[in-house]
Amino acid sequence: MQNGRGRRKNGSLKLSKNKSPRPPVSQSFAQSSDGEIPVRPKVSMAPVALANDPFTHEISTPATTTTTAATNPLTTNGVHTTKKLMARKQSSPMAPTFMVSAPGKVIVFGEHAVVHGKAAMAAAISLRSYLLVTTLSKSQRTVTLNFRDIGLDHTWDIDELPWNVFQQPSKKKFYYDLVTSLDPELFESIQPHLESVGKGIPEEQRKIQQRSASAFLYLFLSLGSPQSPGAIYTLRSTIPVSAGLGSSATVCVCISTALLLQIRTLAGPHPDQPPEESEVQIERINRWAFVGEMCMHGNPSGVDNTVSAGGKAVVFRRTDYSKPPVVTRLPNFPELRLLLVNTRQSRSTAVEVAKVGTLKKEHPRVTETILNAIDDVSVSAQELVESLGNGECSKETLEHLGTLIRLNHGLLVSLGVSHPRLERIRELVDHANIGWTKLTGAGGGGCAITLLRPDIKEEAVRELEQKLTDEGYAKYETTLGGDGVGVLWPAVLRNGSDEEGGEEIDQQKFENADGPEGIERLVGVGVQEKREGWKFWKRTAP
Ligand SMILES: Nc1ncnc2c1ncn2[C@@H]1O[C@H](COP(=O)(O)OP(=O)(O)OP(=O)(O)O)[C@@H](O)[C@H]1O
Ligand SMILES: C[C@@](O)(CCO)CC(=O)[O-]
Repeated sequence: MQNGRGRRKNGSLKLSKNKSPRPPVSQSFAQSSDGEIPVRPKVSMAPVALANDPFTHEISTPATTTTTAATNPLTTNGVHTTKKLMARKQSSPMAPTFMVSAPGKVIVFGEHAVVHGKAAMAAAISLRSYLLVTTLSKSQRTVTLNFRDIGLDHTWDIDELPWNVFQQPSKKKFYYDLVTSLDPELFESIQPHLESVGKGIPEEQRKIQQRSASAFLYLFLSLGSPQSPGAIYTLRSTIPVSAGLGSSATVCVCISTALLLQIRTLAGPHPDQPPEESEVQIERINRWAFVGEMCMHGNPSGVDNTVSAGGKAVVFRRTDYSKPPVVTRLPNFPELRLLLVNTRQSRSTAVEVAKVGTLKKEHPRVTETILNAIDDVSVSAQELVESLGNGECSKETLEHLGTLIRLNHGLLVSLGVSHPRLERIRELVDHANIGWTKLTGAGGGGCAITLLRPDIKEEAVRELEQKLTDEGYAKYETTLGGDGVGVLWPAVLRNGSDEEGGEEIDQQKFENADGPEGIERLVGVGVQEKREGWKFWKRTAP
């Protein structure tokens, strides 16, 4: 059970209120302006001199040719960059160690249905994944994945990877491309390089490692080049793996961001970055994270990576897989008091999604009816949230949302994606009559959310929590609606320590951090909102 600073004492989830002036209630931000690039910049990870700041790295990009102002980081910093250019020339050829971080999510309404073109409502949570990137010296031609939570520690020789397959002119993708399906030939070409991953460990665990490794290799080979610098990618997360909180998407968002930063195709994040420009960067990260998600579990809707990349609370719908989804922000998402409970029953999203696919094939009419009913629930919830002027929630509104939660869960049960351990949570909550419960994420185990009634006694909540603990459930404490992907470049933080110039986060410190609490104490963002050093691309103007 976590208990980091800045969390609610009562252990519930809370959606941070948008303190800034609110943008229009509903705003679609799915379309990026990537299509405006007239010339395809040559993307290469050639070891050119990288300065100590990726946010201006654009000025030392010999591999980048002319692009438009809207998408070209080269043109975003004007006069300011000239000075940096002079300094840059003397800089080390190695990038400093840096870190990226991405949040998990809860799906409040619409999981599974969203895979079939229906709407889903989801919000970022303050549990996050953290990826530390350590660049190796020029002579070290290897890439290492050190993914601590799943015991993956594997090194590949860069020169032995199937660059020839990925770099065929007909296959080569560019960093701004919209890739909506995996190329079977490319996917096939990485399989031999996955064979030695997790050799000798139990098959189940090996698959988990291979899934993550496949997402990394596909992205590395798509975005990198044979000249890519050697690096160690160390990942740790405060999100439980395979529990419905979008852990795989956070891994993909972190990898995508790290690789795009390494090839210097992202502008910012910086505090005065125009929201439209931030939007382009988030979308670029999101597109490649989606490709990683496809490697992880076949048929993702893209809602998890979208929330993880951009943060906040949104309604997501993708009707045509060859186009970007429609994403509607919910700046008025209310402060909800939610309990987030983990069954500790791990499962695979791919398996649960496939179950619904099979049901749809075998019972098309009835399954479509259920999926449409879930869509109606999500749309109804969206209308309700959008009608809330200031995010305040009356008793009636809460009850309305509660009923929708109950309905949504019932529909998911009929799709066959619940689990006795999830039903037990619902039973205990219903028995105490203190709220409305639904599974969140893919189900089949994983997590449930309970919206607590407004007038319940604290004692009743404590009693329920005790029962859940006694029966082996875990409770997570988090806030909803925080920032999306963030960057700490270089990996230096002021943790209230006396270390001059801040505390440098190196491989060893990161590896030694003790559990989720230790990670948050060392590098945590989200729970501690004003963490000096971390920067985020913001979707809305401050
Ligand atoms: N912390 C992590 N480190 C490395 N790989 C991870 C981590 N968390 C998740 N993964 C990868 O993602 C896979 C889990 O993805 P899955 O989609 O089943 O779960 P989830 O993302 O937690 O749930 P959901 O998609 O329902 O929100 C794992 O098998 C593993 O390959
Ligand atoms: C089950 C699902 O709807 C949500 C997983 O978090 C799958 C997806 O949207 O990709």
